[in-house]
Formats: sequence, C-alpha cells, structure tokens
Amino acid sequence: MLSATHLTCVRGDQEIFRGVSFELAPGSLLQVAGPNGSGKTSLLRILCGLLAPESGEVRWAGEPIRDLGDEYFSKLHYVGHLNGIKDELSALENLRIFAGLSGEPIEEGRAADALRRMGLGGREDFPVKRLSQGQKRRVALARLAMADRPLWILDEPFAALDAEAVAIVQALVEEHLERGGLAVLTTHQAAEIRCAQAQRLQLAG
Ligand SMILES: Nc1ncnc2c1ncn2[C@@H]1O[C@H](COP(=O)(O)OP(=O)(O)OP(=O)(O)O)[C@@H](O)[C@H]1O
Repeated sequence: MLSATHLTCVRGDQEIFRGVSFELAPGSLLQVAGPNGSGKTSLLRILCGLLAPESGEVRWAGEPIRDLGDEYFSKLHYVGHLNGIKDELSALENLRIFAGLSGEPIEEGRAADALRRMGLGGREDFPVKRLSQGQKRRVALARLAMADRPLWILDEPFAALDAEAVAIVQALVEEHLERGGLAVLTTHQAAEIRCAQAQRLQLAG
C-alpha cells in the first residue's frame, strides 16, 4: 500500500500544489494528469523519495518512506522522462548496470529477454547513442520487464514511443497490476490501461 497525505510542493519560491492525498492498494493504478508545469514530475519525485515535500507525508506499507530509505528504493521502479541510461554503453550493458546498482545481479539472458520483449532484439549490443529516441525510451522501460518490483512510478512512459511500443508497455503495466503490483504514471496521451481499480489525480496548474 502506498499512501500520501496532505502533500504540499514548493519549487523555488512557488507553491506548485497543496493538499494532495491518496491511497493506492495492491493491483491499483493512479494516473496523474495536469497541464505543463502543474507538478506531475515533482509529485512523482516526491513519491520516489527524490524530492522532499514542503509538508505532508508519503508512506509505504504504513511506514514513512524517509524512514525506510534503501528498503523503499528496492521496492520500486522509477522511470523518469530523462531515461537514466548511459549513451556510451550498449542496451545490454545499461540493463546490467541498472541491475548491479540495484543490488540485484540478473540471471544470464534475463536482460536480453527484456530487450526482446521491448522489440529491441538484435540491437542489444548497439551503443545507446546510436539508437533513436523511441529506442532509448524502450531501453529505459526494459527494466520493467527485467525484474519485478511491487511499485512502478513512470513519468510519461509513452513519450516518444510508437503504437507498437505503447501496446507493449500497456501490456507490461496491465500484467504488473494483475499480479497485485501498484503503478503511478503521468501521461499526456489517452493511453488506455485496463485496471479495475484505476484512480485519477488531476493537478490544477
Ligand atoms: N529545480 C527546480 N527549481 C525551481 N522550480 C522548478 C524546478 N523544477 C521544476 N520547477 C518548477 O516546478 C513546476 C512544476 O514542474 P514539473 O516538472 O513538476 O511539472 P509537470 O507537471 O511535470 O510539467 P510537464 O507536463 O511540462 O512535464 C514548474 O513551474 C517548474 O518550473
């Protein structure tokens, strides 16, 4: 269970939002919507523990995330809109490094399978800098197919993706929710994710 109570976000000297509260149970999806600058990315970074709220609290399984530290990070996949991948390395090396940094060395072949699932079969060993924007986004999202974690926090996961990749990511999120996972995502597209327990949070801007 992920919960947020009375979150207020201030960036610079500007209050971006206040009073944001929600509870997300296993198998549930939260779609965060709002115009440019309304604070969607800021909210996701607060939910990840990467940005401190001005006031309010985020809890995971009833515990404040600031007390859980690394234990909380090991429960979540965060894919920000900057991808977080290294241009000089190949897609496969990026996934191996990601797994190593998370303290979960991967079985041989698991990363390659994840890249194939993302439609990158045959491009595993290409330096990422020679991939297109959409292919780079696929590499960043391949971590979702590589190791299961209960909470996925995805910032504009469909940006730069073509229809085929959107369908792959939708299916990944739906399978995750069916397994009892939780997902929070922002999107400007009308991507339809099937989920019986979907919530929408509208930031005003
Ligand atoms: N490092 C920062 N310092 C000061 N202000 C910031 C910083 N980062 C973001 N902001 C401001 O916070 C506000 C919210 O930004 P944020 O990126 O969270 O919005 P968003 O809803 O995700 O926007 P978009 O739809 O354009 O991605 C914006 O007004 C932005 O200028």
